[in-house]
Amino acid sequence: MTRIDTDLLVIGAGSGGLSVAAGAVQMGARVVLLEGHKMGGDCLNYGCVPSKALLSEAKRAHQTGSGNYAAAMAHVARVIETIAPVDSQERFEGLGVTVIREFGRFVSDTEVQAGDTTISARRIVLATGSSPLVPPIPGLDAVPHLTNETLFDLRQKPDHLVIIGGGPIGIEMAQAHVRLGCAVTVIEGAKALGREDPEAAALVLDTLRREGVTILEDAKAEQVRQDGDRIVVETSKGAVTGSHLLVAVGRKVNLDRLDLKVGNVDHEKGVSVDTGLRSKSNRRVYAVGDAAGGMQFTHLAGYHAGVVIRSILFSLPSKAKTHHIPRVTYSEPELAQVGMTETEAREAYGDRVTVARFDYDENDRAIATGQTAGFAKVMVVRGRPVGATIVGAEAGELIGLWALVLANGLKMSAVASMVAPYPTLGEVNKRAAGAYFSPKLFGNPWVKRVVGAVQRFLP
Ligand SMILES: Cc1cc2nc3c(=O)[nH]c(=O)nc-3n(C[C@H](O)[C@H](O)[C@H](O)COP(=O)(O)OP(=O)(O)OC[C@H]3O[C@@H](n4cnc5c(N)ncnc54)[C@H](O)[C@@H]3O)c2cc1C
Ligand SMILES: NC(=O)c1ccc[n+]([C@@H]2O[C@H](COP(=O)([O-])OP(=O)(O)OC[C@H]3O[C@@H](n4cnc5c(N)ncnc54)[C@H](O)[C@@H]3O)[C@@H](O)[C@H]2O)c1
Repeated sequence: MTRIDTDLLVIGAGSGGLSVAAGAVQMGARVVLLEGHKMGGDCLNYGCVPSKALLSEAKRAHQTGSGNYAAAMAHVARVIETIAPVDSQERFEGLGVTVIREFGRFVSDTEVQAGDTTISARRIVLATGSSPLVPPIPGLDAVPHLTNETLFDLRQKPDHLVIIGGGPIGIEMAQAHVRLGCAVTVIEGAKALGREDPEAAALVLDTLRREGVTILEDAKAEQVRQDGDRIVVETSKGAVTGSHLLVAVGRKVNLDRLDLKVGNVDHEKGVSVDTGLRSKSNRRVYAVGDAAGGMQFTHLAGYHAGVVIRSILFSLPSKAKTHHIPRVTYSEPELAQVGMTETEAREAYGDRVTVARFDYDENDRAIATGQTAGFAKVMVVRGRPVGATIVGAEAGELIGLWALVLANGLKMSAVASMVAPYPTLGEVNKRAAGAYFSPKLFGNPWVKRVVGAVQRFLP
């Protein structure tokens, strides 16, 4: 039995845990990092990286009209392998972190057991992430089904992929697979991409349908059974039969192995934390990323890391905010959101909201490159944006500007005064800001009167 005393113990080496460990050790803290499975966590091994690598191969297949499923999946594996060294045990040990490849569990409110090591820490950060939620649909446990943890191991192309869940995982994987030559059916119990602006979501869903994806909405999966070599999903809108089944109905936070009760750490959906991401019941403990029970994004986990480092290392007040965290569904067209959607803004601010909009089909670069489907909408209250929605080519890149605006409380005038290079898709953002000011300038009789008066007096 080994004993280690440390300043900071980080449990989980995914996006959140790695960022905390790297930041803290480089600022002088003694850091122990536990990982019971793969270094890099979900994002590298089963999430963002493989899904975006597969989407990129699928796009190529769509453009060239020829795709090879096994080759696309081999590309996915190569991309993971290329990025893996950045998240590796060797790199973190090189930074000075003590890495222990074991699952950890509390044995007291200040100590964690990992294999035959007991770690006693001043502060503990839970960064244990989440796993695919497998819902209690009758018959599902008796039928072979894929999740994001097994999908990328496939090498043989599914003949017909049935996906339960029309959230970001379901929609991204539906487009990737239809473009790689599979028949695809999405079964969604409510509305597909239901969290998103309905008009933006419709643009994405219409594109998928045109490419051949069948999307059933308001069709809850109620029962699953095997019929020979086919899988049958009974839904409220009839039966769907396919060769493979992907379950993508949300996530379950990984807390089971931690013995949280022994650590006096309360939890509900995730660890119960205050606005500083600190456990409400055990003040030595923090939670970041998916384990904190809120939104689930890699960039959010990275942001959380900064918040807890400030609090743990410098004992400074630190709060995690959410209003400036963007999200992107990497379909084609991409759908990006930061802050409130139009519906949310109208609910919160009523008539005080102005929606400024600019469509891609008026952007010269979009016309030149044949990417005219899409729009940007900015929700503005008293001159300051409270949210932005962009759907269209490179929406994920374009939303960065509005993320900056929201994070810093900037005004629409800051974006309107920016000079964007011509011709770029980025001009969509500037023109959306212009659309906010145009009625104020061009439709305003006072402006016309002032201009008229000035012109009369000019020599
Ligand atoms: C298919 C898919 C696609 C996604 N695409 C995107 C995307 O494009 N962009 C985006 O921002 N987000 C995306 N996400 C979400 C993103 O992957 C997660 O939000 C992110 O990985 C969360 O990071 P984390 O550090 O909280 O957890 P994780 O990355 O899951 O890491 C947690 C780690 O903790 C380990 N662990 C768990 N319990 C213990 C224990 N008791 N002891 C030791 N180790 C433990 C796990 O093995 C794991 O390695 C996607 C997710 C999925 C599933
Ligand atoms: N591009 C990205 O950033 C990205 C990509 C993928 C995943 N993620 C992250 O992973 C999380 C999980 O994604 P997800 O798509 O699994 O979950 P989700 O919760 O976003 O969507 C799941 C969908 O499944 C539906 N559903 C649930 N039970 C059902 C049933 N029995 N029958 C039919 N439909 C049912 C829900 O109505 C919902 O629309 C996301 O919230 C996101 O944070 C992010």
